[in-house]
Amino acid sequence: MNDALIQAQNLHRCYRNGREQISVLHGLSLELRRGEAVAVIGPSGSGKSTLLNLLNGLLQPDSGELCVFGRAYSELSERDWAELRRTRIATLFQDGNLIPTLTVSRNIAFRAGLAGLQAHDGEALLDQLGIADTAHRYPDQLSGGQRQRAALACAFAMQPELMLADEPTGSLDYATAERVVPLFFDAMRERQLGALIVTHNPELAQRCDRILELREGVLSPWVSPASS
Ligand SMILES: Nc1ncnc2c1ncn2[C@@H]1O[C@H](COP(=O)(O)OP(=O)(O)OP(=O)(O)O)[C@@H](O)[C@H]1O
Repeated sequence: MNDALIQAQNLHRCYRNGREQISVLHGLSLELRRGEAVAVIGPSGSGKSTLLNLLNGLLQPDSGELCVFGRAYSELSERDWAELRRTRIATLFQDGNLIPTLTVSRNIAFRAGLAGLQAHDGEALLDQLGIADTAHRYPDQLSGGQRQRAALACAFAMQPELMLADEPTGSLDYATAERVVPLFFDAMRERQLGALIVTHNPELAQRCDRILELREGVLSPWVSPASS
């Protein structure tokens, strides 16, 4: 069985603003397998969010090869991508992407429902994440860190196969991150999830199977300054 979740070869992507053209990714390659966690680090503006959005179908590559779950980009319609985002790919954006008109527990139930599941363990998830008391609150009644954990609960509730996370601990204090990071990896191992995690958190990056650095439009294995 081919257990590659993502295979990208020579991806290019630029943005055009009027006459200005910003080339962000130029020749990026990546493979991510089931059960594997890969951290992506890189300077601000290097294209990390752009990469995540190419991998969840919200942006299109200009050229290059991209396969997700063994299906080529060119075979996937908008509808296919929407289905993948509902059922197999969870994206954790920095702002939490919760639905503002639903309480936290309803956000979880909604997210699970979109994936055709029932969120039986919604309250347990919130409890594990240390935010059981937020179940009946609306997203704008939460702190940044609580919102981030509620978004993580929503992502877990859909039982994805691929998790794309943009700074999943960015709004958490050290102690809370210490509590949440192991849960993230337990869920990953239990479900054989593949995860691509953009992070500046060294503890989170070090727990991943590989650390890649995005610089000048391509990904390369990160070399610790101490070992170079
Ligand atoms: N919609 C857009 N139109 C034009 N330029 C864009 C657009 N989105 C991003 N960019 C530019 O593309 C480059 C990469 O942006 P991106 O958000 O992917 O970087 P990043 O590595 O995620 O940054 P950060 O770490 O600061 O979040 C930046 O120079 C940014 O200004």
